[in-house]
Amino acid sequence: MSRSTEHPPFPDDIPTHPLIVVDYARIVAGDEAEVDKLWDAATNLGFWYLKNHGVEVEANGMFDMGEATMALPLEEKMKYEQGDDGNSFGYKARGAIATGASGARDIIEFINIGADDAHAYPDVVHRTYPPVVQNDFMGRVAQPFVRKSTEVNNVLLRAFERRLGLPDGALAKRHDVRENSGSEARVTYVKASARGEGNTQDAPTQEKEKETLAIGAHTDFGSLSFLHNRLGGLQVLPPGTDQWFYVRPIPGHAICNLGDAMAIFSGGILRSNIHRVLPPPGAQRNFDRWSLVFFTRPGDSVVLKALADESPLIARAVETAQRKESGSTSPGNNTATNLVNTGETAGEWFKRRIMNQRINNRKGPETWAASRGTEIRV
Ligand SMILES: O=C(O)CCC(=O)C(=O)O
Ligand SMILES: [Fe+2]
Repeated sequence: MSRSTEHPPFPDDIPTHPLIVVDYARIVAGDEAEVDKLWDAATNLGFWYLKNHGVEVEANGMFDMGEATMALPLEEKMKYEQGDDGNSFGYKARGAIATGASGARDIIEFINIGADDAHAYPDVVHRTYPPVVQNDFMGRVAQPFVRKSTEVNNVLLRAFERRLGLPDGALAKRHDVRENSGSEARVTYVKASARGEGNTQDAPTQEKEKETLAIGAHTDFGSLSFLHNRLGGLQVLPPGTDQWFYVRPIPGHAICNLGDAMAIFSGGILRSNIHRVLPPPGAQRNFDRWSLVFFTRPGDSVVLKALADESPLIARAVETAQRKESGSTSPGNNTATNLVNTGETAGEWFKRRIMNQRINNRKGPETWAASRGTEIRV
């Protein structure tokens, strides 16, 4: 079953979390009321719908790229596997990463194309991809998709830069495409028949039907994620609750969310929210699930720390977070103080998170803990 053919609608009888709808065309036009909406979404849930983004055609081409990749024999795909050294680019086999502390395996496959490789095509920056991707899709599809998605994310970064009171270019220079980065385009695939695989140890006890997780609970590693999905499965854990809610896919609406880098740069003003992926719900359950994400991540050498020296607003947020923490009894590892300056570059942060998710690197629950980002912030 192809991702673009008919599938049942997202069910009406399951709890969903409404996201704020942001009109990209209005953001481009400088409409401050629209930026207010973006700011509201970014500082509260950290997720929003983005309409009128203009990347729909390129996104469809990327889904075709994903289908062509996943149709290859496993043996062929494995030649391009991301491996266990903390590299993200390439193919990720089903079951290769943990979905939680107990070491349950994921049931999702994906192909990650480095933005640097797409920009530089036909030159190679990080690696090559399967010949069908390299020859039929890199230049015609991946490159324009990555260019347009980068532009959309840059416009959003510019709006955040202004609202955060940062000097012009403070975020832009940390996302300069002339520097190598972990930015990448990802097509994910959950085969309908894969849902019985893996195990359910990390699935929530609150749900009557124990589910295998496609992707375990996580925050995104970079700055901004720009997601195109068709079937349900994505869930968010809204702040201050312990209930997971589905996010309903809406045609023509991408789903955007902030990652750890923006939470850290902003001293916690912007939210990198926990989310996870389940197999599709309701009548969609017997259908293959495809999604496409473009992740914008800072340049590899950029230090992940709060930009307090560049913005009084961020400086105040840092002070407040540290004051709150000094009154807390269980500060844990990833304290507000540690996150003010993680001591890691974006490249190191990314590598550590990827490497410690890999099942082959797992020693015990501590490996999962080592893969965490801002999830375990106090
Ligand atoms: O497939 C989705 O809906 C979300 C994927 C995701 O969260 C990720 O790849 O980080
Ligand atoms: Fe994610």
